[in-house]
Amino acid sequence: MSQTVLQLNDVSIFQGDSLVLSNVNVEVFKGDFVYLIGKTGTGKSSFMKTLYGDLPLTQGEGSIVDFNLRTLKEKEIPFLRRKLGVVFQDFKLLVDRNIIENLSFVLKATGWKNKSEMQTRIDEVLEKVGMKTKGFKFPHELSGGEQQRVAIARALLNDPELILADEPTGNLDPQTSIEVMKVLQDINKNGNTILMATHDYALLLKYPSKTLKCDNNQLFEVVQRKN
Ligand SMILES: Nc1ncnc2c1ncn2[C@@H]1O[C@H](COP(=O)(O)OP(=O)(O)OP(=O)(O)O)[C@@H](O)[C@H]1O
Repeated sequence: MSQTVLQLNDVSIFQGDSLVLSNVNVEVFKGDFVYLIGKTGTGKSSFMKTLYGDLPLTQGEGSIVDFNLRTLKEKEIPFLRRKLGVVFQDFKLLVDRNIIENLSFVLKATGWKNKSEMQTRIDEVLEKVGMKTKGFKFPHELSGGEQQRVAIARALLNDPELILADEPTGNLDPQTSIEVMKVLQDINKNGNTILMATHDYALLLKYPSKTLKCDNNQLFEVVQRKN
């Protein structure tokens, strides 16, 4: 039987008093690659924020990697984030330290202590994204695509049960977007579950997969036409 990593039932999502999405019903299974699409302002980021605990779930029922979003307490959020890998459009690397230090910062913050285990884990995740030789570079010494690979490596550090990627190719040119997408596809083939918000229809056509669409305050699954 497939393992459910995310389930939302009759969820409504609000920004302040305004309703962004209503009656959302979603289930994501272990190993899925799911796109989240929709025009600007239709609620993709609000949806993602609800999933990583940045926007409280006030209506409906939601569970993600065994956390109940409806009853999630502020102090539980760091524990939820440890089971999620979050990737953002603007990479969010720490600019004052090199790549290895960026990654070891996250490991230390999530309780790792043994230096050689940390080094091994950092090597493993950098290898997965093809960045093993660039660990001593600072973020500003890397291209956008390379910075996003590092951000993906960072998301993988604690072996997350679900990766949430909010417009991960939004700042990249088309060719670089495809390269970053290949990294995400490889990671998915190796068993990681990924939910990715995107505007990039070219990627959807090149790498078709289950697709959810936000439109008109609703979220529904898009049935893809086969050519
Ligand atoms: N912090 C906020 N406070 C109030 N309203 C907000 C906030 N963030 C977003 N909104 C509103 O919520 C709605 C959904 O925005 P959201 O950012 O989720 O859309 P999106 O689909 O991610 O858009 P984009 O593709 O441009 O990132 C919009 O009407 C937006 O103006």
